[in-house]
Amino acid sequence: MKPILETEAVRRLEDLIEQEGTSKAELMELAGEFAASIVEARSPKRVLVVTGFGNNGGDGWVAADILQHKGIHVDLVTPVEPDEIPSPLARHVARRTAGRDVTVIVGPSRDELVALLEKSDVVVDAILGTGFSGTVRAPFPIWIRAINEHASDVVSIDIPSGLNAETGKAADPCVSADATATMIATKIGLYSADGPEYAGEVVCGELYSGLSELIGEVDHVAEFIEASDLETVLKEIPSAVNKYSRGSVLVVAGSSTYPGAAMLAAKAAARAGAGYVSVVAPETCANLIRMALPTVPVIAAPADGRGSFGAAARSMIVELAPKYSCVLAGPGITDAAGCMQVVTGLLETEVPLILDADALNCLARMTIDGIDSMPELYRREAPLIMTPHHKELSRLAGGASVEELASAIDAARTIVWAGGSSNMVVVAKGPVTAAVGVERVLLPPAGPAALATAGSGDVLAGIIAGIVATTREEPESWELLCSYAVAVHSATGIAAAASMGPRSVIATDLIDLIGPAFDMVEAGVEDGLDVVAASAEEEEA
Ligand SMILES: NC(=O)C1=CN([C@@H]2O[C@H](COP(=O)(O)OP(=O)(O)OC[C@H]3O[C@@H](n4cnc5c(N)ncnc54)[C@H](O)[C@@H]3O)[C@@H](O)[C@H]2O)[C@@H](O)CC1
Ligand SMILES: Nc1ncnc2c1ncn2[C@@H]1O[C@H](COP(=O)(O)OP(=O)(O)O)[C@@H](O)[C@H]1O
Ligand SMILES: [K+]
Repeated sequence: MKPILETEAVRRLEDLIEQEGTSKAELMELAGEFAASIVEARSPKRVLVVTGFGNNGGDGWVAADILQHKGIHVDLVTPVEPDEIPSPLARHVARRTAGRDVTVIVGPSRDELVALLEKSDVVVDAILGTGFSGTVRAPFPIWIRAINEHASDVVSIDIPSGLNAETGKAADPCVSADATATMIATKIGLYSADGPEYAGEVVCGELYSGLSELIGEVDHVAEFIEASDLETVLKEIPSAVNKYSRGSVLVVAGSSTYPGAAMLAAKAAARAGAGYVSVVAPETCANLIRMALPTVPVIAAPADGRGSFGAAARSMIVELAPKYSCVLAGPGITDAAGCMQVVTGLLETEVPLILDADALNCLARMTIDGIDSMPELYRREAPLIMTPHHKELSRLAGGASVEELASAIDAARTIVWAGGSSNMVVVAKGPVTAAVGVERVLLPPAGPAALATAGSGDVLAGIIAGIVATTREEPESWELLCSYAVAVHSATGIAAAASMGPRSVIATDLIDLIGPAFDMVEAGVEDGLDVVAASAEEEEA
């Protein structure tokens, strides 16, 4: 796992490194060296380094010096003479570099800058780093727009200039990079909101060899999951099982308006490994679901006048629940009064519970005075997994603003920290999804935007349920198990986009790709696609 830090933690880490004997001046040399190595790998003949006033610019001056030494022609643009650079560390390296062979251009006009950009094979963006916030001040807006319009290949140092390292929100303008060479540890802003779009490929330079010993001493906002972290999460299903002991799921879902959600979730749970899946749905839509899912028993529960669960459904569902390895509740149920009854009843059972979609909206309505006003939530011993998208998460967290990954993590933490046990996980869904547990936040590999399609969340909920149901023993970590399910969902999106085209994926496509997606996760999501394609070709031949 790769830790992701907030700026404050990065600063603290730099202080700790300094205490261990590596000064900030040395770190700047190492940062410049790392950035230069990333630029050199792109084989440029001519490089333009664009610097600002702070230490991010300092990294750029060091990189310029190193690249020039390697025989590459380097031009460097600075807003002020080296002697006038306010940051002492950056001033020092700027004075040194200016005395050597790099061509230094101070405060160029827009036209001069454009001419330089057009002559260069790689442009290094060292204008603003983690010290940036607010709106971009002159002269940088003109510079950044010129870079975006005229540079062919841009490497940003630490973070694209104009991107907020905490929130990932891009200022107008913000450098749009092809690659970002980030220092010491990845910043949350590179994965949140606009970050992925502006940062391009992110490569991290650890800079300090003893980093792994120090990194545990600062707070991690999240851990990025790598393929190797998922290798041993799932155990093989033993041969001596029957359909029940293999793992069973009760899907509490559907209404007359949304019967499809129940079908998607139930089918996904079966494809994700459950040996036995039942659906309990309001009697008004049970027949429809039954016809669509020949392998799934559908139990009809009392309905209200509008085709949602009626109040009498509660006792029936609470009685059924303990017969299954886990219960998934919520897809398509609506937030009618009877559904609130059903959700409360399920919270009182001791069966592993996955709450999705309208079950979360019911919960939000019941905990309007704060999520901790519902003791049933926190008294539970059995696992509770909630899978809100940003809007549902905002409602659950009492209206907190949830717009991107960073604020989603904050909101999810307020929920699990309100008294949750290690059995509670909030899977905060979005372009990047976070599996938030009491102790840590995991970021599984994200899928493509093709996943932003109606019903895709129902499929994820089904995958989680199928995986939870087939887990024989208490997993080492529920958030890691959920991350596995998210990785499988992401892989279905990658595989579906490859076969249907990224514009045409619909949720039902994802379900039939769950099997291959497991193989992709085992092989490392990106490489996995090759494995799946190869085995498909073999089959055809
Ligand atoms: N502190 C350290 O030990 C290390 C820092 N490093 C680099 O240092 C960077 C952080 O350096 P700084 O804290 O000096 O900050 P930055 O260099 O990111 O930016 C600060 C400078 O930008 C200007 N600025 C700030 N907000 C602005 C705005 N809204 N519009 C226009 N200009 C603005 C200010 O003049 C300020 O001097 C990191 O991103 C990284 O690249 C690396 O050298 C590694 C070691
Ligand atoms: N831009 C995106 N890139 C990658 N994944 C996305 C994107 N937008 C949404 N997703 C994923 O798609 C799923 C959508 O879930 P949800 O909003 O609950 O859909 P629904 O309610 O229609 O089933 C989530 O797993 C989410 O992480
Ligand atoms: K930068």
